Amino acid sequence: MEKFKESMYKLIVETSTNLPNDVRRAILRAKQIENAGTTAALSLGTITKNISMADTNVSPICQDTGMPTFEIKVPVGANQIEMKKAIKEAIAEATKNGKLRPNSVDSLTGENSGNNLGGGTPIIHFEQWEKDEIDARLILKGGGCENKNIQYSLPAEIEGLGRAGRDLDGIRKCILHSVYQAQGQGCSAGFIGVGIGGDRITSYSLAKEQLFRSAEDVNPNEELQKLEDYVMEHANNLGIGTMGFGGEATLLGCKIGTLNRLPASFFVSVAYNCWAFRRLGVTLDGNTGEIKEWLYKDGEEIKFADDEVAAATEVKSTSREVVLQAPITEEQIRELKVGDVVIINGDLHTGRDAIHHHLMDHDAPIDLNGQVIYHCGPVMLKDEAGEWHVKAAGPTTSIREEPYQGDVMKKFGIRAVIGKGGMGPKTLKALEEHGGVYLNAIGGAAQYYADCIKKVEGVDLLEFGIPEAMWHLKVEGFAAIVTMDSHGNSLHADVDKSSFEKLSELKDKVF
Ligand SMILES: O=C(O)C[C@H](O)C(=O)O
Ligand code: SF4
Repeated sequence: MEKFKESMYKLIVETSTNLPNDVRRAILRAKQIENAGTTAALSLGTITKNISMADTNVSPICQDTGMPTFEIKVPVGANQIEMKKAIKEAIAEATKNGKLRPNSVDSLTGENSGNNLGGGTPIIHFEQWEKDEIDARLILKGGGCENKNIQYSLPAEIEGLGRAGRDLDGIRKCILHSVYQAQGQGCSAGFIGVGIGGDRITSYSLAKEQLFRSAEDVNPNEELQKLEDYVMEHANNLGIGTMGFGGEATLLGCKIGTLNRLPASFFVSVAYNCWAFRRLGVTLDGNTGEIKEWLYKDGEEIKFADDEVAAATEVKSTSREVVLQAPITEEQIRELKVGDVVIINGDLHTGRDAIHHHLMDHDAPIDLNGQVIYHCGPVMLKDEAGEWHVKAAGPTTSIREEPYQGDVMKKFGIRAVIGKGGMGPKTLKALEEHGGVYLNAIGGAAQYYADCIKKVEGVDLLEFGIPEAMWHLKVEGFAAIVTMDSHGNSLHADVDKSSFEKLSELKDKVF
């Protein structure tokens, strides 16, 4: 088994940087149905450009490299203790080399372990089988889409859809609602795995296991296959679209499985995965641990390399483009309207969960008057000379900052925040009162945005860990879309309302 660790390292790097073929084909289909010239089409152009950049740079597709979860089938007698050790070493090495972001945080102290090892990280499941080879599969599922997982306990009253009973039609309602409630916050268009039955824990595990099925397989259970087809058709009519901007492509895959349940329980659990659906697998020689075959790499591989030019022209043809450089004035902000594309040059400062919490009752480490805050936890590497380099830097889900954002903007005179998934009524009101704007960047496009960062000027509060620190960045041509302006308009509120209306039309019994 001398090659096992090396094979696990290759599996980790490939999973983080190279999307599987079934996922690429699903994204291509989304591009084909999206209406040219819309914000959704522009976002898909950025997404496919990002996929191609991650291929070329062998760098993380998204900065959130997620919770590494291994599902491993081993021959009887394989030494699982040694294998676990080798996997942990491979994880630490991939983190050191900037292929994974340090993502394991002590839940009480907030301390980041720095190497992706710690209580419960990584997740490794072993199962024995009677074959001689090893089957090792890995999913890197990010925190933003994990937060959009949802579990229903039937019977239930589902908003917009009414009573959901303990039958196929009740399950249908839960699944449709799960897509609606995710909106764009889990970086739609997404994939869902659904677990029916079990107990609360195994129901969720089953949902996640479904994500290991090929996006293109056919469910052997005819009833479930019909339900999967129904969900694919109708969830895509909700009009949530890429990043929740509205559009034709909302769901890229739906896989459903069942377990037996207790008479008293009936759980329906949904695991939501973003478009950056990073899961791969390998079969290994059971004696040497050497890779024999890659899984999920069959069929046509779409490179998306030609999409770059198309993406750039789409921005120009459809939207008003405004260039901003900090410090930004209130007048400049009040001119912006939902739908405008803003190009930022100059200074950008990252700030996410820990920073917003900190700023409520501390001074800022720098003068933030007129500045732009980027909700982002980047992947950073320090070179031998002590210089920091950005390896991946897409936006994080902004709604987590809803309790703080308005107050923090007013307190420090911040004029713009960039993130993804939108924010709520409290922030919208503050944008109106203070003269601020919310800019939506394309979630998961971590290579695309890293390329816009020309220099790391410095860092503060690094004690919060790399993702949570405040990084001071110089950017050029950083593009994002105004989705909440200072006139009380929110694209997110509009899309939520219209998709809820469409959801409500699906109330009547189908199965
Ligand atoms: O932690 C992150 O960088 C992003 C997260 O996956 C999110 O979607 O909010
Ligand atoms: S930022 Fe978006 S693409 Fe990245 S892990 Fe989070 S949900 Fe997925």
